[in-house]
Amino acid sequence: MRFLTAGESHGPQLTAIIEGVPSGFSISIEEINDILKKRQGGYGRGRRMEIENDQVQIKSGIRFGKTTGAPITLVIENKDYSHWKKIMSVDQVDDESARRVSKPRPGHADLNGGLKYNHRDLRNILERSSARETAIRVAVGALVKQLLKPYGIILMSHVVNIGGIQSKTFIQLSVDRSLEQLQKQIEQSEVRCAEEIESNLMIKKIDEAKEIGDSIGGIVEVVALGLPIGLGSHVHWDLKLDGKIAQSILSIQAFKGVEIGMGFKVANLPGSMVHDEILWSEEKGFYRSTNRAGGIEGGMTTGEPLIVRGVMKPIPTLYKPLQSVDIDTKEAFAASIERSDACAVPAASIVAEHVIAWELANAFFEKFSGDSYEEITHQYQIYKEQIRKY
Ligand SMILES: Cc1cc2nc3c(=O)[nH]c(=O)nc-3n(C[C@H](O)[C@H](O)[C@H](O)COP(=O)(O)O)c2cc1C
Ligand SMILES: C=C(O[C@@H]1CC(C(=O)O)=C[C@@H](OP(=O)(O)O)[C@H]1O)C(=O)O
Repeated sequence: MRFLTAGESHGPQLTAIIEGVPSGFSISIEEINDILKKRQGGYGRGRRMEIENDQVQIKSGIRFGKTTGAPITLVIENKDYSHWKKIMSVDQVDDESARRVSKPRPGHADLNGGLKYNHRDLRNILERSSARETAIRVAVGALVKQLLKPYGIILMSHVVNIGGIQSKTFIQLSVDRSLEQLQKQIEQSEVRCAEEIESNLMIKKIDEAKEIGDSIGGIVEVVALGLPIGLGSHVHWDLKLDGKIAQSILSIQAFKGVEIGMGFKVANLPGSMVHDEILWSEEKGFYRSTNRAGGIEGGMTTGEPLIVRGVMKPIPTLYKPLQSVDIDTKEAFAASIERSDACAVPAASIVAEHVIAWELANAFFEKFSGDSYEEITHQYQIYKEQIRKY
């Protein structure tokens, strides 16, 4: 499968076209919309989120609730467009109200993009580099996540760190947990949905940053359960699933690092405390008693839960302005701003979950290829039996 997105942050709409979705899979628009609502929420979001009410419209590729095999077009309207029509006009506007942007914001794509594309109006960069684009990417991920459901694959995400305040579930989830332990833990609902934040301390940290005109970042964690052994491959650099997952996380605006399993902690530990021993039983086949690798070895899934974390930098637009230089006058200025998120880590955990859903769905349909639900399910069952008998 592949997809492209189009759309500016303050333009009329965001659009995605997904190609290669097999036929016969049930899709619920309500489920996609519930997820879009979560992405919009979270403590620390700015005033823009009070204007938007993200709802996906499906314009092609689905009939009577099922995929047809044809390209699927998704659309999300930008409600804020009504306030930006003149500024975002596709016609020539020689008007002061067109608000040309000549002041690049540190931490954004503005300056590099302006220089690279040779624009004197930096709006041509900021409109597309904005994380507004994550709304449509989440819609794509939320759709393909539904394709994995019949095979028992589920994903979830939560916030594990806000500005240095650590979630309690972090260590328990990430290290030395078997599938059973992890599932039990999830059933006991220790894994917080991304829209809620783990503790009042985290909320306090966001409030403190906001009060002094600053912003704050954090870490999110995504867990996927029910993956078969062998998604991805060791044979080529660009087929390795860990590489694809890392790329997808780092493609999220403001994400600066990614870890799988124990991640950076492995640097401090001997091999005996890092690798997962291999066990076998009649009932389970091959399995591991620990999951320090986070569900991937050699670029392939191990059958254990996939555990991925991503780190998000603090939001670059600050009410306490950083210094920059006007591209026209070359004079220094301190940026003034109208509105911004102070912290978007909870929202970003939903984004992380759904960009990973895309990678997993793609890896799944590469392994079990076919044009219809029936064909793919048949292949999946044959493979399951092959693994059982191995
Ligand atoms: C969900 C989400 C919301 C964001 N909201 C804002 C925001 O309100 N203001 C802002 O300056 N940056 C925001 N960002 C971050 C910028 O879009 C991002 O840092 C910028 O595009 C520069 O790209 P880079 O940080 O990946 O290098 C947000 C990012 C995400 C993922
Ligand atoms: C619109 C969204 O996030 C936006 C991402 C963003 C940025 O610079 O990345 C800046 C803000 O937009 P604005 O400049 O219009 O206030 C956020 O609200 C969204 O997540 O749907």
